[in-house]
Amino acid sequence: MEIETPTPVPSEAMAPTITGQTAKISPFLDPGSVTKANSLAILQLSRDNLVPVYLQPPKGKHDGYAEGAVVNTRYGSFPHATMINVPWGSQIRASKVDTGSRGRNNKRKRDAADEASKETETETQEVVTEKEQTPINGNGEVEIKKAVTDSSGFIHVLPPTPEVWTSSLPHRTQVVYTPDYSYVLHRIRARPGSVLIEAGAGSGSFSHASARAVYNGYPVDDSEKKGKVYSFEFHEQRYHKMKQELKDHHLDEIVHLTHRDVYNGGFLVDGKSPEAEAIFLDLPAPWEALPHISRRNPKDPSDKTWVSPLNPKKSAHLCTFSPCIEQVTKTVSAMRRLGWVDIDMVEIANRKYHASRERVGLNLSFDRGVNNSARDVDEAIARLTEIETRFREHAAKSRDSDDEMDSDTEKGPKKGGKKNNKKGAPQNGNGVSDSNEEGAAVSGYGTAPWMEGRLITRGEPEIKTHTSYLVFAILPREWTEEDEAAAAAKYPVIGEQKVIGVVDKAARKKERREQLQKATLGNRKARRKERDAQLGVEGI
Ligand SMILES: C[S@@+](CC[C@H](N)C(=O)[O-])C[C@H]1O[C@@H](n2cnc3c(N)ncnc32)[C@H](O)[C@@H]1O
Repeated sequence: MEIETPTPVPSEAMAPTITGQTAKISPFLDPGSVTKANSLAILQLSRDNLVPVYLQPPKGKHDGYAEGAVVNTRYGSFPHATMINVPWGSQIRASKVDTGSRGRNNKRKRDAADEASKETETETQEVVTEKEQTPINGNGEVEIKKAVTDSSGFIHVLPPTPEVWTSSLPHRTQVVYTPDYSYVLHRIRARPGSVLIEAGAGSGSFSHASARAVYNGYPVDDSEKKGKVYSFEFHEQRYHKMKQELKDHHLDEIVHLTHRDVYNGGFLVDGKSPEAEAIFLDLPAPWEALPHISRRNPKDPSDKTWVSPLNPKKSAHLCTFSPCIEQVTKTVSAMRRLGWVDIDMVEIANRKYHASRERVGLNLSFDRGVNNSARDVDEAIARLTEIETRFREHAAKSRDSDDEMDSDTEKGPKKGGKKNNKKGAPQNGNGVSDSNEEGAAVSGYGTAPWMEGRLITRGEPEIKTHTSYLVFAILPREWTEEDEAAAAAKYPVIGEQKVIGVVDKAARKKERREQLQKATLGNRKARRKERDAQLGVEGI
């Protein structure tokens, strides 16, 4: 789907960026089935350790590595070339990398810098480095050294999603995490085709999640209405970083970012209304932004020049995100004054559950996580019976050999010494045999190891996840005489003579009485007809 894949600028470790890309589909929306060069990938080093990386195509020596660009981790070195064109989710083994002159060059640079700082003269010190040459093969193609697998470890390469991006993004502010934003997006009814306002953009965690929620295709031209996020951020540096990130992730056509203080400037874009129906405010003082999200000028409702950022044909669903209750109180007061209804507050107390299989049994191996006690009463009794039988056999054998010894002593010492008493004696404190054969026979290798044992879940001991209070509210659409007339024309009421479901108590009683009377009269008529028929007077 990508149209163009120009050369990326080498990325910084913490805030990877590439420039000059005009490719259309974002990897967050459609990553394809395999990893691609010049595209974002998330490297999972361990469960909660995720690193975003732009995979760079092989372009000869890079930063002293003969294998091209390399990601160095505590689990080993991973050349980008080993991670390109593999199915998403693949396990990537570490490689032995050839640093060539890298170590030497770096040392020279360091030494030269030390020297320069020692010297007083202003003369520029020239640092001698070996010029990195890009090897080209006979076909004119760039050559890189083929990576050799190392046993130091492995990682997994994951496609970018808002969830993994939230866990790996370069933090510039406090971010909204997945448990909160999934609930918020559901409550403000963000769905494909929605128009959403977000302020402030911060680190872009919510922006990525909302972009995916509203996405229903890229607009072909400005007149085409597609799902869109209008995002606002007043911190200049954060605004520029986020702008670049959206471009790199090919989300800039879905998320329109504006550099603005929304308390003063409001939410119009180029003087026009975004016509939003969902709003998310992650601001220190949401009540200062609320007057701008009105249908009419709050200071002068008759002001005809007022342009509302809301869609006049739909109710607006709003959520504000505030860490302390004082902010909530102020926000709720402002909402009430401005006509918002259905106001309610929610706190998400997310709790992680650890799921694992508990393997319990006397005959299991001594692996980590195995509980070597009896699985049930039957197993305990069977094992005790076995031990007792062995014990009895052992005692009987000992008696026999004592008798033999006694008779041998009488006859003189026997050749060959003591009998090898291998069989029968329990080998450890639990009465479990250490024998490999027995272990193999009973440890259930017929079942896949990950399916062994009972499935158990364990909750986190305490909930320590207060992030913020979420305040939700709805601003209904305005309903005019014209709207009523249009609705009546569209849904005409034909043949309805009376109101369905009378609410007045007296009228309800009267109606019931009439119904009863009718029923009694009907019954009386039916009974008379029956009697007449029996008497044979019918039709006379
Ligand atoms: C907590 S951060 C938002 C984090 C973001 N929701 C995320 O998930 O990454 C709050 C942001 O609001 C911005 N901000 C604060 N006051 C603002 C204002 N008046 N107008 C626009 N942005 C504002 C701050 O610069 C900051 O980046």
